[in-house]
Amino acid sequence: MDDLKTRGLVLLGCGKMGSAMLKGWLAGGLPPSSVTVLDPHPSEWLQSTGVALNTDLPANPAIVLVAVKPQMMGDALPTLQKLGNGDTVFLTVAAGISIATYETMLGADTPIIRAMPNTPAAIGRGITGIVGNVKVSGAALDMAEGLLKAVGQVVRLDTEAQIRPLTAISGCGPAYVFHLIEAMALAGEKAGLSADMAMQLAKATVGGAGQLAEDSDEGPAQLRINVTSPGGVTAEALRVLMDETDGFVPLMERAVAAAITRDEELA
Ligand SMILES: NC(=O)c1ccc[n+]([C@@H]2O[C@H](COP(=O)([O-])OP(=O)(O)OC[C@H]3O[C@@H](n4cnc5c(N)ncnc54)[C@H](O)[C@@H]3O)[C@@H](O)[C@H]2O)c1
Ligand code: PRO
Repeated sequence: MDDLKTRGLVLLGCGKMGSAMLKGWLAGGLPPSSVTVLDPHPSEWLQSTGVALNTDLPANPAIVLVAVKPQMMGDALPTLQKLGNGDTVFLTVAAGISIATYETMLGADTPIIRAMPNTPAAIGRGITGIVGNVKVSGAALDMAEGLLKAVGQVVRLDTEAQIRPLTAISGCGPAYVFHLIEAMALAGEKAGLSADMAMQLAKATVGGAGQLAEDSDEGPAQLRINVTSPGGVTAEALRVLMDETDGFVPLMERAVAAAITRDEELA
């Protein structure tokens, strides 16, 4: 972190994901004076943080966080080509794009780490998978892991190929859970609750159950059984949700397969 504070952190793109991470880092004590952001459309929040915005870059930043959309990469990344082939670590969160593609764009000697975070990073509850190329030293990987741990958990991948299924589970996963909240609230409303109360119940239930699943010594299967009184009410709902042909499991498998296909296309 000292290296990062002295040499600086550059963010290329600071939209939803870049902001979620930057929020966590600033809240964790990273001085805004160590951060330079390049983004043609900075949000009001970003402008209020005190980071250097669309100015000259530090000469030798410790890390460049690449957080533009994969579709913008070809336009955005060449502006940082001069930092390639050095000891600046490029930490990219973009879906799809392979390390080999970054090596082609920045130079084969560039240390590159692919990372796939998720938006709960904004409240320090993210989880990020990382994998680096051969130019990334152990110390550089530790530095990136330290930075990412400030906004949640970090897992190290054995192979780059694993980042694709990880993206489909934890990168995209918050959206699946937010949609679950929407679906539960709508069903509650349809069953006679007010919209506000149905939403309050759905949010607190998903939040509380998620926390219990993380904190409990019991696994999710046992926690589910704990809710399901024999011959009771939950069992009837689960009969629908756990249906082998159109329940949650086959539905989630189809959703994850669709995400993986799109990730392949973006590559
Ligand atoms: N949103 C997520 O949950 C999430 C999770 C993991 C990874 N990612 C990855 O993060 C990246 C950004 O996604 P997002 O959801 O934050 O998108 P976003 O559209 O919110 O943010 C992209 C930002 O890039 C900026 N930008 C566009 N062109 C630029 C350029 N030439 N130079 C600098 N900045 C430029 C835009 O102004 C915008 O602020 C993507 O590659 C995505 O795959 C997103
Ligand atoms: N959000 C990005 C996308 O939807 C990548 C994972 C989460 O493409």
